[in-house]
Amino acid sequence: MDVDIGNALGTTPGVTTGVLDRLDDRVADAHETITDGMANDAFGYAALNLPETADPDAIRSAVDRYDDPEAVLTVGIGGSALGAATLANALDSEVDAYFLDNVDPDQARRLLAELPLSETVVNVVSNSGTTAETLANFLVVREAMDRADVDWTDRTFVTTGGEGNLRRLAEKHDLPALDVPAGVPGRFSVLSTVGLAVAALQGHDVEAILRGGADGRENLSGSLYDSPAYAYGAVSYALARRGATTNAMMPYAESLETFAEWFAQLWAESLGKDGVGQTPVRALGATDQHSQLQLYRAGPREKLVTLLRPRERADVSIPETDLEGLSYLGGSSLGELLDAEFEATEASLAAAERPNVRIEIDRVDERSLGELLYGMEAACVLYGELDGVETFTQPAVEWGKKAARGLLGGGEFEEAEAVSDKRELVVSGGR
Ligand SMILES: O=P(O)(O)OC[C@H]1O[C@H](O)[C@H](O)[C@@H](O)[C@@H]1O
Repeated sequence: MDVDIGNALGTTPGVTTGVLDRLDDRVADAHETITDGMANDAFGYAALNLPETADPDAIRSAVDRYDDPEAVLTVGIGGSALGAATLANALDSEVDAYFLDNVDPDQARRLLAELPLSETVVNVVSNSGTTAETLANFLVVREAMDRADVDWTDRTFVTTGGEGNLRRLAEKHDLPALDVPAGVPGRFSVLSTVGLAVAALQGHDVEAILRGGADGRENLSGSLYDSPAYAYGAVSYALARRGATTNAMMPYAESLETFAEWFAQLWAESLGKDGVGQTPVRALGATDQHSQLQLYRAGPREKLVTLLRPRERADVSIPETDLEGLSYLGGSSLGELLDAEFEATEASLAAAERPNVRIEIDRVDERSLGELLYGMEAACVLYGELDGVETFTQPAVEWGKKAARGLLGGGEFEEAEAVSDKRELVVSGGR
């Protein structure tokens, strides 16, 4: 993975080479904190050891019992779905991967009608084992399997940490259970059982994913100039501190669209604390050139645009045409056109002095994805150290979770009155 931060310098007042040179001393200190945390397998930092500590054989032997499934359905949300979905949507497989994360009844009904339930493996994933959306969705899936006369206990395994409700459910029904390793928060768990079990079921090269992560780990060093991940983390931090409080992640590859979703959770939940942070926005090149780019180039100057692309891809040539004005396309390819669009966007942002960073991976394959995912996690951890926030917790999310449970009668929540006391200002229409 290469990260080019050249177009981020000089665009935002105060973000210059000199500023980065000075920041590099703090990067060295932060790197020391990070490596200490990793050496002690401390909470959160343990995730950066996953390329070495994950056990692909154990993952494979847990899923090998399912012979030739047509599909795998992951029931999980947030960090328990987005990593696996990123890999599944980036890599081709004959085993279809589905994700039930939201508790939208229409979505659940549609998905259950579409799934070949008797040929589907169900993977229920919750790090805490207590997330209401996941447990509710699983109860719905389980009932659908009963109705279809499918023995759900034969086709379901769970992935969980700790001793939550999901663990108890697995024990009660004797379901196979994979552990989420201790000290690994959900949004940093893609290189563990959480992200890799689905990849193994889909026949992907799990070792290569971890090899990519290991390459990313080897690239961490005490200087941002020697470490692509730290270069990205440090420049994003420097820009956010000086006003670029939005980060538009814009992959130029449909297969990486879910990666931008995974990145959004990583960046938002890890760094949005104590009144600081950088709001992640999901974009897709070239599609969003025709939708969002106007704003990125000419709107408020509070944005960093991260342009991401694979250096190589299988291409499709554009047929020759004698249509007037279109001959320049003939003989070229869709990949060449996409690359030209990428470079044009980069140049157009730079010409308007809008900060942008280029990230390139070799290609969309297991190794490069492992390296990219690891690199963004390390970038995020470094950013969190520089900004002095608690990268690995998400207390603000917990409030809403407890309030929802309280409203359903699922537990005491002392601030519940605040929930029912909400202000109303309803403007109705259409009668
Ligand atoms: O894996 P679970 O414990 O079910 O958690 C799923 C998600 O729940 C919460 O919303 C947290 O903020 C997320 O970080 C987490 O990924």
